[in-house]
Amino acid sequence: MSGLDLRRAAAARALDLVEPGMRLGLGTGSTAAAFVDLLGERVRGGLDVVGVPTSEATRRQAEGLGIRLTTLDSLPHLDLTIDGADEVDDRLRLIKGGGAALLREKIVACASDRMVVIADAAKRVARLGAFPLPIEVNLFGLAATQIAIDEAIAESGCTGPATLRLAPDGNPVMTDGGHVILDARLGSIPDPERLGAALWSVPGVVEHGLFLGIATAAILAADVGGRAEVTVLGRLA
Ligand SMILES: O=C[C@H](O)[C@H](O)[C@H](O)COP(=O)(O)O
Repeated sequence: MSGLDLRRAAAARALDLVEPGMRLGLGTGSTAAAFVDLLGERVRGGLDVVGVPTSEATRRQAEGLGIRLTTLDSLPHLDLTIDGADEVDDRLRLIKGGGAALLREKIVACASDRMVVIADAAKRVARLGAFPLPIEVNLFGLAATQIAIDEAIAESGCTGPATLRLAPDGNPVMTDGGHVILDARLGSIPDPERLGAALWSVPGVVEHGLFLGIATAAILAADVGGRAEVTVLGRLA
């Protein structure tokens, strides 16, 4: 099966969780996009839901599909957020932000009663860190912030460089919030809670991609003998 087939299988299982009238957080990335596509089909069939997108890309996609959208300012409490992840461990701790959407994703997920991750089962890891940890930072004083981030990484028992994420044109990737991203190539994060707290103590850090104690379940799809086998971590209800 292709990666897209697996992403669609996980997305389809998440769609079973959606009930009429639900207030949904709509995630960002290729797996979340598969969910939004399927949700759009249900909306065209008459399903009444309202969504808060976690990125301008998801907003454009959802608008194009006719999904009714709002904001957290109008609707500060959501029932369910469906979103992807770059890594997920067995305690449902995540690394997110591969697509530079981590700030709005974390805000929306934390405004939701439930956050359900959908992903290819290859995203499941024994320990977080092989995927570079995205850290969203303010451009002002970037060099000083980078030094403080390096110190926070070292104090947290981690090692590895945090490098500015560049777009193909060589310019820094700018997030929807107008910030830049440093990707920390740590390899392994022995104590995610300790690293997360240390990064938050750095003044120029806006947010980081460690989602700790936020996800309530993960729906993971694997290719088993040419068929998609879905595994659920945590509780979907
Ligand atoms: O910033 C992007 C988000 O955190 C995505 O949910 C994450 O990168 C996973 O994306 P994908 O489903 O495309 O692997």
